[in-house]
Amino acid sequence: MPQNQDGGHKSHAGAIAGAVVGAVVLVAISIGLVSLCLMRVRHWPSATSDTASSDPSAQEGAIAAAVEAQHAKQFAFQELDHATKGFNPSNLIGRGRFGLVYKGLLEDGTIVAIKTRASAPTQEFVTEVVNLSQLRHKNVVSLLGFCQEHDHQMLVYDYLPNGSVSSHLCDPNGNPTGELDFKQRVAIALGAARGLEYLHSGNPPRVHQDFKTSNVLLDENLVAKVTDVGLSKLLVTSHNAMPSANGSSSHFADPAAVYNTYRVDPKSDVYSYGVFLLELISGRQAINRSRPAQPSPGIVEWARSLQESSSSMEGMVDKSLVGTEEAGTLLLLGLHCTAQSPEKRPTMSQVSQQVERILDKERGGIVAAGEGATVVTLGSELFK
Ligand SMILES: Nc1ncnc2c1ncn2[C@@H]1O[C@H](COP(=O)(O)OP(=O)(O)OP(=O)(O)O)[C@@H](O)[C@H]1O
Repeated sequence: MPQNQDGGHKSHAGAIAGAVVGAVVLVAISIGLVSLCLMRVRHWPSATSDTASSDPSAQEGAIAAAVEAQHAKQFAFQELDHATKGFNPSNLIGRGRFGLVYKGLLEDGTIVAIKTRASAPTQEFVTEVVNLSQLRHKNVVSLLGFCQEHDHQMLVYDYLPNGSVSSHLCDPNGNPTGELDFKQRVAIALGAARGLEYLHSGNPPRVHQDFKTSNVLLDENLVAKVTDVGLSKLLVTSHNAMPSANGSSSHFADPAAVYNTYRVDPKSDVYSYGVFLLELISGRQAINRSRPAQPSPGIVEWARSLQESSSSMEGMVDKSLVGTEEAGTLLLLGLHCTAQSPEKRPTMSQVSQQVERILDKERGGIVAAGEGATVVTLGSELFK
């Protein structure tokens, strides 16, 4: 049907107007998207600090990785210097293989633990930190960010006010303190198991490689959190690792991984968890830190010989826990985890389930994890 001329003009003009509006909307959306991306990039600090890599592709890589991760923050040296009052010795918490550890208070009130070592900046460090800071779990200490300035590399973690599990089990002479009751120990065992289970559930699984009692920290409610995840890798790629402060790592290391072909396998963490469990329930250190040179059977051999020579594990249980029905079950689980052959060890998910059953039984479904926790450090008390 032929169209009336006027109507033809109108519909033509309408089509043009529609196309213009459409184009304007499209341009507006594109501008919005581009500015959103730029804002996100700006949110991650630029790599133009005086010590950052001068390689533009390395800078782009760092920023791109950081944007992708959306968790890591690059702290300015000045910020951490301020947080620790100039890395004042009064804020020094300790020393580990990475270096010195300071407690700090950020401007926003967050209390942090800052690990610092002398090192030139590297791209590998940024990439690995960005990777690690994506790990978020109730039972894993959060890595908040990093700093690479003034010839130092620093890692910034959430601060855990109740220290490591090892510091609660024994005094500096290696004698059991009996500080933690059985329920608290089982809750700690479960938290640590879930932390490792979470790491192993990744694709590919992340293996801790240095799991031990001093790498399980306790928060204000005595909730256990696994720390130093991925630190082994950072230390392998660096030539300035400090010696271990307590020399305990080797006693937790899976002999199957150390003596055979070196392999990174979740079952090696299961072995280390078994040693942790034996320490937790026996109150005995895998190595006596006050007499490290004294030859003595390792905790695994000791537990195994006790199991073979008597039908009960009672003799191995921390004195303050004697009479606790399920303590022996946990020791047996520790032995199962430290089976020589990795194939015979349970997975961390099986371990979690078993420990959870024991905790449920102990709690009778009522008691909350961390009941009885008393030592809490508030931000306001930090710089008294
Ligand atoms: N996030 C944190 N919150 C509170 N204290 C921490 C934190 N991280 C580490 N610490 C404490 O700082 C000290 C040194 O810890 P670090 O992890 O560097 O070494 P380590 O694990 O004890 O030993 P190594 O590195 O030799 O295996 C320890 O007393 C530890 O409990």
